[in-house]
Parts: sequence; structure tokens; C-alpha cells
Amino acid sequence: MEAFITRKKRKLDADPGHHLLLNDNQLAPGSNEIASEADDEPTEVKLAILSSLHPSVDQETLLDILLAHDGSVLEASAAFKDGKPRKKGSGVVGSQSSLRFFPRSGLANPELSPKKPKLLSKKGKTLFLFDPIDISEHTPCTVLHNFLPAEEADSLLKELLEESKSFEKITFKLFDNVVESPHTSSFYVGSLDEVNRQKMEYLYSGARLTDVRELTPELSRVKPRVEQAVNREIQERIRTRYPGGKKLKYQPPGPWRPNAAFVNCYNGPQESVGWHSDRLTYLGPRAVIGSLSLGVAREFRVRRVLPRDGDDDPDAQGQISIHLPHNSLLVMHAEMQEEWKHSIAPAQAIDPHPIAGNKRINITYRDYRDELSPSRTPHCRCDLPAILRVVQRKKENFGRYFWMCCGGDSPGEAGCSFFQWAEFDDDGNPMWDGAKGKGT
Ligand SMILES: O=C(O)CCC(=O)C(=O)O
Ligand SMILES: [Fe+2]
Repeated sequence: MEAFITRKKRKLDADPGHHLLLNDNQLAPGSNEIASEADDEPTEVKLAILSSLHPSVDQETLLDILLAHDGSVLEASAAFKDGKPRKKGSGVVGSQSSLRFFPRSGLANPELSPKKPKLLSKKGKTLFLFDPIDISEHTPCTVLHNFLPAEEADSLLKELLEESKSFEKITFKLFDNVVESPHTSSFYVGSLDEVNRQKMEYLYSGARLTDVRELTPELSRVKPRVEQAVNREIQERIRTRYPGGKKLKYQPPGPWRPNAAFVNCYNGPQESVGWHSDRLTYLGPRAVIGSLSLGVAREFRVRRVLPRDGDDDPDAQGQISIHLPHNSLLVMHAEMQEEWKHSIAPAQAIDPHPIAGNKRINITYRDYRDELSPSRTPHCRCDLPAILRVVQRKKENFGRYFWMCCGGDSPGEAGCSFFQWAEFDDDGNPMWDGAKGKGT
């Protein structure tokens, strides 16, 4: 338990789905360890770190060099020291023929285990996947192309392009600077009551959301289609890929019911979202997310989280890029948030979309669980609702869930040292222990 308290990280944004985590000691300049730890961080944090190490180099060059070294701060920084930073060439979108004829890799093995999985791609290499069969074989995702009837996809896109005119970038404090999230977003829920509850009760990275809206007519119209497809894909995944054809431990057995949607807008090739897993606090363990992409095609990257200690080699990680064209539905399955990280990589070039121009709209439909609403979950000593996390890096207690204070998430706040193991039954229902949880 102590390990988590002393390794507590400072979170830097108020972006609901995302983690911008930085160790408190991360900016001591000149240390390779700092740079290599930073390889887990979102692009904007990596840039801030590189910038602090190489203050005379402009941001655009830093980004270019970072991309050329596949996001490794350590390698990018070392290249500066060597005086040979590699610039990325044109043609950032890779190509990959079908993997179907390659042997199975075991990448999508959903059993939560600290064992080092076999990976298809090595660090520094990205495997580009386009084929839905390859994607479900090698990642914890399923992709359905041409998901909606074409006119429905276009009307949803048009509606959300209009909405996105008033989306804002989330700002967060990075040391003494105010940094902006690298895309704009808004959050949609089912009713005005829900809007108010979200604004008053729910905390994201220790902060309240100010921009919460009611689901628009098109978002509501599409929701049952997404619900039906995601539930079908969950069952298919269980039947064909999970051990014994059974749902995972902690995965809820009932149907997935989306009741909220985050909408992101990426305006131009440089807008992105850094590596993160989505917070489980309100979704619970083994959460499934339905993610619909519209407009410009972009790369959705996934990377398995490997335990760090022991003799594991963190450099063994590879990343996989999933091509997400207009009107594709990506299902992030139950093994995704605990065991993998995902990002939207900045692109060097994009193909403009006839309706959206340079913009990509992404909607993540989510199932917010009543039993995990902030009035029912443990509160820390600061009297704030605690956040739910899972042990991802340590072999000891690997895969265990815990509640901790969100105070350290807010810039300038230290937070308290609250820590409590989170207990769930096999179906993912919280098991409150006496007064610790409020849902008994
Ligand atoms: O834009 C995407 O496809 C992913 C967005 C995402 O990861 C999030 O909102 O948490
Ligand atoms: Fe996400």
C-alpha cells in the first residue's frame, strides 16, 4: 500500500477521460531516468519535459523529433545530445498488409496476468492495422466499418461540427505554465437533471466540469444502434476469445447501457490525445466503451501496459495503430482500460473530409454506473469522492483495484494520503466494507 502513496503522481488536467500524470520529481533536468519514465506520458507532457531539457528548441521542432523517435523522450533527448536528432520524413501513415496468415500472437489474451505478453511489434516500431479481423485478433478492440447508414453518419457529423464550435480546450497547470489539452471536447448526458448532477457532484481530476450538455437529437438517435452493436460484440468477444467462453472476472454480466457520451473534436493533424487509460471511477472494473469516429480518418494507437519491476524489460513494448476512418465504430472491450493504454497520435498529414474539412469528431458512449456515483463511493480525508484505480505496473498486487484521494490530481493541491483497496464481487459489484463505502 505504501508504494502507491509514495509513488503518488500529480495529475495535471481536468479532462474527464484522460490521465496527465507526472511524478513530482520528473523535471530534475538531465536525468535519463526522468526521460525514460516520461515515455508513458501524454505527448503534451513529453513536450513540456523535452522543452525543459532543451529550452532553446522550439515546440514544433521538438514535436517533430519526438515523432521521429516514436514518442520516446529518452531517445529524442539523447539524439539532441548526440547532435543528430532524426527528423520525421513525409508519409506518416504506415501501411500493413493483412496479418491473418501470421501465427497467433497471444496479444489479445484477456487474462489479467503480470506475465510478459508476446508482442508483435517492438519499441520504436508501430504495427499498422486496417483489417477488422486483425484488429480483434491482436488488440482488445473490435472495429465495425461503415457502421451507420451513410446519411445518418453525415447528419450526426454535421450536428456535432456545429456543436463543436463552442467546445473548449481544457486548460491545466503544468508547473508555472497554463497548458491546454491538445483538442477540444464536451460531455453529454441524458437529461437536464443529469446535467446538474454532473456539474454538482461529479469530479474529474479533482475538478468539476463546467461544460455538460444534454444529449443532442442525433446523439440520442444513434445511441440505441451503438448499444445494440456493442452488446453484440461483447457477446461475440466472450464466446470467441475469453478463456472457457466466459466473461472476465469483475466484468458485469448484464447488458451494457450507454447513458453518457464524451465528444472530442480534433481540428487538424496536430490535435491529439496523449497516452492514457480511461478512468474507471464511474464506469467500474472491466468497462466497455463504444467509440464512434466521424470526419477525418486518424490513427488510434494502443499499447499494452507491462509490469515494470523484476526482470521485465519495459523497452519490449510495441504499439499498434488502428486506422479509424469516417463512420467506424470501435469497441474498447473489457480488458482494455486495465491492461492497455491508448492515444490519438498527432499526424504529419491528413486527407481532408468532404464535410468535416480537417476535423475529426469522436464520440465515446459510456455506461456510468449508479452504484459508483460519487454519493455512494468512498470519500477521502479531504472529504472528496475518491478515484478508482488498478495496480498496473507492480507485479505485487497486479490487477487489484484501489480507491485513492483525487486531491493530488488538482494543480497546487497536495491531497491526502487516503488509500483503500476496492473490493468487487465477480460481477463487478462494489462490496462496501462498513462505513467505508456509502452504498450499503
Ligand atoms: O478520439 C478517440 O478516438 C479517443 C478519445 C479518447 O480516448 C477519450 O476520449 O478518452
Ligand atoms: Fe480514452
